[in-house]
Amino acid sequence: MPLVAMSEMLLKAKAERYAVGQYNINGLEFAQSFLKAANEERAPIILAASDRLVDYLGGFKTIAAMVKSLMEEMDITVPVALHLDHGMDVERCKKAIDAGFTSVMIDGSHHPIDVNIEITKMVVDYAQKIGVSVEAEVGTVGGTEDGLVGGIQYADPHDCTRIVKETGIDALAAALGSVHGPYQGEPKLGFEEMELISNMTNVPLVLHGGSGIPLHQIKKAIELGHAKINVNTESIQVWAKTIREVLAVEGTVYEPRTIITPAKEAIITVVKRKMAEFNTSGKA
Ligand SMILES: O=C(O)C[C@@H](O)[C@H](O)C(=O)COP(=O)(O)O
Ligand SMILES: [Zn+2]
Repeated sequence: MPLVAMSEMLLKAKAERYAVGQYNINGLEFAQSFLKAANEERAPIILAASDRLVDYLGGFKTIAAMVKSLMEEMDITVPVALHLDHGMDVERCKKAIDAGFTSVMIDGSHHPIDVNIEITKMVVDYAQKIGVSVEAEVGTVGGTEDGLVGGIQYADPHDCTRIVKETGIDALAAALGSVHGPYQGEPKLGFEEMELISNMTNVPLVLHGGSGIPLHQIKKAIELGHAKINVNTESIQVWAKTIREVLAVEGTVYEPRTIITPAKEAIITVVKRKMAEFNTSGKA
């Protein structure tokens, strides 16, 4: 099955009140684990490369080729989108699209809203005529973003409406209290603002910082229009924890396959749990 864009996936998810998970690739074993979980759960899935890691992962073409080959070799029969996460500028979004990514996020959230809209529109004009979907961000997700540690800044509903109407994006990441990386204490999402923005924009919303949010808040975010939830921290935490455990128990082991295979299994377990929580299982 070829890669698909995420626009249709997200419209269906929003209409049927579930959210498609975006899982970030940190290496070959992550991509394998995500695809296996999706196929076994019969769940649509978004595999993402965060722009800050694209060079580390071998570049746009390597990532696209890896995901496409794995889908063929693993006989993946559920819808899969390949997404550029936190795309740093217009040129990098274009490079991802040229390499075969089916979806891109242009993260202009650190610019004034007029500049954010201008660069987002440039990406939309390039992407949508060839069927690639586009996500934009307004406001600031807390924690680490683009390598910078920052505080939460709520998305302005008026800015959200403008960016949707003036650019024609497929999905909007409106920052409303979520945090990248581990939360300090209970997450406090701005549900009143979420409802307002969802009603005003009527576009599928994206929840960044989706790791570590209690299930009742996840359910409410989905009810209020979130159709995509991003997960990275929980995958990399379970990967690191499992590898530490293997090395502690088998102190002299050195073969990568022996060390990494249990970590792959642990990632699959986490992703399958997310698919159940986001109500994505069985939706493919
Ligand atoms: O770490 C990255 O570069 C990707 C993340 O920003 C991703 O977009 C995301 O929102 C993951 O959230 P988390 O798992 O709660 O950290
Ligand atoms: Zn993010």
